[in-house]
Amino acid sequence: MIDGSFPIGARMVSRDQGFEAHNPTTGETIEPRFSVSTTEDVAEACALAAKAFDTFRETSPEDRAAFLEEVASQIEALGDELVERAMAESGLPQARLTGERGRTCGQLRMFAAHLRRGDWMNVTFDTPLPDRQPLPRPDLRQRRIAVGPVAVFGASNFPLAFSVAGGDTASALAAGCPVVVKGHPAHPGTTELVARAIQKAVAAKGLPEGVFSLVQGPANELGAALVTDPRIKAVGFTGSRAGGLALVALAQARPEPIPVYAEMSSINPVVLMPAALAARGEALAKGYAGSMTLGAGQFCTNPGIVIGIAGDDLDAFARTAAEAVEAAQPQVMLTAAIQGAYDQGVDALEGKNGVTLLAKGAEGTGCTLGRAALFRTDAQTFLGDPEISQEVFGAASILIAAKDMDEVIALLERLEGQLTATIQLDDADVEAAEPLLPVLERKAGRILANGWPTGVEVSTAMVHGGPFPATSDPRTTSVGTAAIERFLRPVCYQDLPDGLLPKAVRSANPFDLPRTIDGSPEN
Ligand SMILES: NC(=O)c1ccc[n+]([C@@H]2O[C@H](COP(=O)([O-])OP(=O)(O)OC[C@H]3O[C@@H](n4cnc5c(N)ncnc54)[C@H](O)[C@@H]3O)[C@@H](O)[C@H]2O)c1
Ligand SMILES: O=CCCC(=O)C(=O)O
Repeated sequence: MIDGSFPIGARMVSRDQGFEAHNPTTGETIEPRFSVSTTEDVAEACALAAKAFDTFRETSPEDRAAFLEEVASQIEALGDELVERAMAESGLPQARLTGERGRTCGQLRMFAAHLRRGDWMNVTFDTPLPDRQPLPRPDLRQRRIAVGPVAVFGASNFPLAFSVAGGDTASALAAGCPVVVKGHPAHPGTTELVARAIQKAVAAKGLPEGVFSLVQGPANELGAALVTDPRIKAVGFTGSRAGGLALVALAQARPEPIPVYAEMSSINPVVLMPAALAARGEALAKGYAGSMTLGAGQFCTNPGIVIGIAGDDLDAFARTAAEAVEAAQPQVMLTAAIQGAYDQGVDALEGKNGVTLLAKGAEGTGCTLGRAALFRTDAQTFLGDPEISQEVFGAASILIAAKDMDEVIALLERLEGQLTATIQLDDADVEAAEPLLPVLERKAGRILANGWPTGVEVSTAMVHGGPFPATSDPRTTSVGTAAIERFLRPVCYQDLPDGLLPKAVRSANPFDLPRTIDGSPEN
């Protein structure tokens, strides 16, 4: 049941000040009114998180794995109510949200399995060498521990998989960090349901109440209070470039600066290599239109630019893509503000010299509708106007005609950091594509061949990250098991007696962790 309250530890808290959820499909307000958390609530959530930290981080990998599995089971136990509420608050269709719930629970279970494998703790021993000359070597044992309480900002565009129990929360909890979530104000009911599920899982597993809390409200001050609370030691965020940068600035200005892992802005370039374009231009054009319009284009992996060599094959590609975009039905966008920003971005592109509108999607009569838009320009225009390369969040994309492969490389060199970069190529293109690879490696976190960037696999090898402004820290990922690394730090124990050591680095290895001893795997 959703009543507009929010969990601070084991309590559900209600406040007089309220805000409302809106159904972007109808424009109507959705019941109930939601309490706006106060800065005192933030402080209490952070105090409880700090109190829970030492106990939670020392739970065994098995106990934390069982807790993550319990969170997944509690989310599944919410049944249809969760998907229905998320549909009403986001305008996203049932199939997408059912899939997203599966991804969210699968992600929690993936981290449970990762915890049980144990290598994430990087237990490493340098055994003592008492007789070494000129100096003996001490007994050195390293493991990685949780960094401390983590603030997580729910994203608007994935109300489940990048929100309250999404990848940032799952990886922080897996690391042993208590989490305080700032819910996204566009889906407060979905947020409350998932937060209640986590609260239940904390109680069911007998963990300290401060392992999880939630604050809700539309004002930036709430997020600012959370990021600047001295007990918070790291931040996970997915959203706008402006929002991410504001949080980075706040975190850096603290007396104790902390890392912010913000995933912000990416236009995900796609290069059409000549042989592939000649052999299967029509299929590529249809695939492109499908990827750019998926979910009204509200994916951080949306292909915002496609680059090909000018000529008949590119013209044919443009015609087919334009037909597909014209046939695309308008789709409900997440919020009126996001739709307004999208329309503004499309209008700005329409007003640019040297940029041609190739097609717009079908017009509709509903509320908060986004119409797909496909543009074309040439490399020189794109290179001459940095504004054209800014992300337009939604189903808008630009086809860029280059005169040759050197110009393709010049275009790629000019791009900011990206989450993804894609090459469409056939065997005959491989040699010509070789010089692209070092450029793309410098620019992007994930390089794809013959696929489309939307639809991120949640797995061990995945990188959902990349150089600025794709993220604020290119060394990490927010999807996949490697996301746990953001919330861990190494500690070395020198000559501590076994009885004083944490269990993870005791000689008897009570958690049965994989260990590296004197540079080699133990078994
Ligand atoms: N690239 C992506 O994956 C992605 C995803 C969602 C939104 N966006 C972009 O962001 C725009 C707005 O959408 P949104 O509401 O989801 O993102 P947003 O960045 O505006 O807000 C995300 C969260 O951060 C908080 N926040 C934002 N600015 C803050 C600040 N200065 N101080 C403290 N907290 C702050 C908000 O309250 C919210 O909880 C979209 O139009 C789109 O351009 C991009
Ligand atoms: O919007 C950001 C995440 C995109 C994603 O996870 C996907 O494309 O599957």
